[in-house]
Amino acid sequence: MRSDGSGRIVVQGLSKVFGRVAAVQDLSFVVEPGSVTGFLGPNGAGKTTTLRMILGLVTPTSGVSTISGLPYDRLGSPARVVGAVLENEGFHPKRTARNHLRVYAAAIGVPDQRADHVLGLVGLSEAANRKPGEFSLGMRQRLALATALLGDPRVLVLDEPANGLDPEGILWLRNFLRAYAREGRTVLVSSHLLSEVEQTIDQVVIISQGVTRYFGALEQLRANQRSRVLVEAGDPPAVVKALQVAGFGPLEMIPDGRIAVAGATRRQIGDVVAKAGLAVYGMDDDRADLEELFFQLTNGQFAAAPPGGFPVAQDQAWGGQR
Ligand SMILES: Nc1ncnc2c1ncn2[C@@H]1O[C@H](COP(=O)(O)OP(=O)(O)OP(=O)(O)O)[C@@H](O)[C@H]1O
Repeated sequence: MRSDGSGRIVVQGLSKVFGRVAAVQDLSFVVEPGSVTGFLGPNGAGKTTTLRMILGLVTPTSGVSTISGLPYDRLGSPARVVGAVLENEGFHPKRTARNHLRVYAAAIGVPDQRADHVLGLVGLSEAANRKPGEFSLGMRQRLALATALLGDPRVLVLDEPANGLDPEGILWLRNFLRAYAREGRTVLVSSHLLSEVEQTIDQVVIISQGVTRYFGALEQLRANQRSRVLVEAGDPPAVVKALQVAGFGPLEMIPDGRIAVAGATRRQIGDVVAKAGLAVYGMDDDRADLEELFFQLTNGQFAAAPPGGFPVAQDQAWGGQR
């Protein structure tokens, strides 16, 4: 078997059972090069276990995962193909940042100068001679990222990289990862908070309780949000009737007395009520927020029978591109 050089990560039917705990169950998804993919799920959903299986650190109970067409342990020089930052990385307390990187550079067979180069990439040049023991959490995260970048990898896998970063650090990381992906590289980042990575990612894999809930483009997920128009009417029952006769709905009275109308635009509603000679005092869009949708998906609420036709488990969404 030879590497296809693509940097594509393919996870197929991956499962891991620890004793009685099914940490990951039959997960399948593809992470395409040239994009930043968010790997999302609440704490304990199985994200770290999945990433560790992709990185050859945990043996799957069943299923396979490949990077550029090969399982991690057949990659030859894995550090030059995939760079990873997992949680709780330790640093030698007495070594400077530069020396820490030089030790790793030697271990993976890249020249010493890479140490200074990657320090520059993550904005830590000024701190090269300082010890990570004196670093802030954000600086330690940057150093861990620098370590992952030593081998100039085509693929980056980051477990909860935004943890402990301040807003400026999050913005920096966002720009860095997007630029990395624009070079045609593959970036997979896990997070338990959609809001933390929403502006960074273009693809998303959502898991909960070890099972895939959604897999596809973030844009598609946004487009699937239910949107309704909230109508404040002078005579609500008459407006409801007019809209029903015109074929719009479902309709629902909400506690503040307004009518929630799905499947119609403001203009369509305006035309119907005007034609019926009824009074409407105001209309507002009510878009289910993405975070709410994420919460619903990860609660498994909509997994079995999605109301309103949400395409929830989209395991086959990228099937044609494999
Ligand atoms: N080595 C292990 N032995 C036993 N159970 C484990 C082990 N590693 C993980 N688990 C269990 O597997 C499940 C998934 O854990 P995992 O760490 O993969 O989730 P996660 O989504 O990364 O969550 P978090 O963000 O909290 O780390 C949890 O129930 C966890 O307790």
